[in-house]
Amino acid sequence: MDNIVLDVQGLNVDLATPNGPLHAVRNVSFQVRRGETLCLVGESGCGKSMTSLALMSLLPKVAKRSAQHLSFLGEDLAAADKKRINALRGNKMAMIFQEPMTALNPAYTIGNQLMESYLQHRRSSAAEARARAIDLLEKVGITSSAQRLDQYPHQLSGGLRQRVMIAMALMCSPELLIADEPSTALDVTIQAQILRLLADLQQELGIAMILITHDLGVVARIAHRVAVMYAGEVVEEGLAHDLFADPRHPYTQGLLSCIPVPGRTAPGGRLGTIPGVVPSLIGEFQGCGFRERCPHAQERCRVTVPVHTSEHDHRWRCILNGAPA
Ligand SMILES: Nc1ncnc2c1ncn2[C@@H]1O[C@H](COP(=O)(O)OP(=O)(O)OP(=O)(O)O)[C@@H](O)[C@H]1O
Repeated sequence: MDNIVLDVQGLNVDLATPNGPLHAVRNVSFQVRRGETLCLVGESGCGKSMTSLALMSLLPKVAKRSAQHLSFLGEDLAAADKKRINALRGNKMAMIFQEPMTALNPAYTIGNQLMESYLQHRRSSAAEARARAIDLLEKVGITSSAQRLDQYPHQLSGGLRQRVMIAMALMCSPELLIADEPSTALDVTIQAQILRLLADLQQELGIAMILITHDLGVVARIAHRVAVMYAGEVVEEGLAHDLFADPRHPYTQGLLSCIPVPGRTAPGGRLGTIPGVVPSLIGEFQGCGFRERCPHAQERCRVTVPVHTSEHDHRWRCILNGAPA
């Protein structure tokens, strides 16, 4: 139990829309341990970003979070006030976004932005914060790091900006790092470098990481655990090896089906395409949310809401109990 950094049980995120509440995240549960990378995968719109924003208390105003249990290093996040969240965020829990330009302020130098949270959270001297910033820029593979501190975000390439974001997230030695599609906006070779860098740093620093990605090749290479989301729910979750070797939910089977064996994945393998569309997230599902697209759906899938079935450390949400792969 000691190694659990983040414990999420029964997390919901509801968004107010003109047509009624949209349940973007539905009863989501998972844990992330120290030294472990959990990959959140699933099609666009299935609730991955809303889940991560909910964990960081960064949801948009129209969204409301609720949870049966939500703790970070044993502390109840649901009960934490704004001041406490501000003390944790950017300090013990940090996030890296898809597009660094949205997170970096164009008006301030890289150095200013790297040092800001360190100065705030650590109450260190400027010289100490500067030395830490230089160290971290070197750690993320940026050369001439002292000179880089005086540059502005627009003077760096996309790949370098993302490296700066990673350095910034690591400034205060976080226990949890959430990376939401951190390489999507970059070209393919740089993508691979950024993900390798993240995976290496996660291992070296022994931090807990949640990585959101569409890329199953990445998942196969760096995930310890995988949570597959569909229409706001985690439909399957387990050790990466178990999930790739024996996917039990028809949705996971569909995602993996386009990918060649062995291990069902090839470097750069994208999620498979499954015919049909995700159901509306407004209101509750009747029966299973995946049934309209499921090749194994039966009449009872219309009426029975699936609960989790588990085998050892692997669980899935399907009443067919592991349809044939
Ligand atoms: N501000 C908003 N107002 C209303 N609905 C929203 C808002 N932001 C997101 N949603 C809806 O919430 C659901 C979950 O979105 P989310 O961004 O978490 O998906 P995602 O899995 O991260 O997708 P992607 O991979 O495209 O980033 C989607 O149906 C989306 O349309």
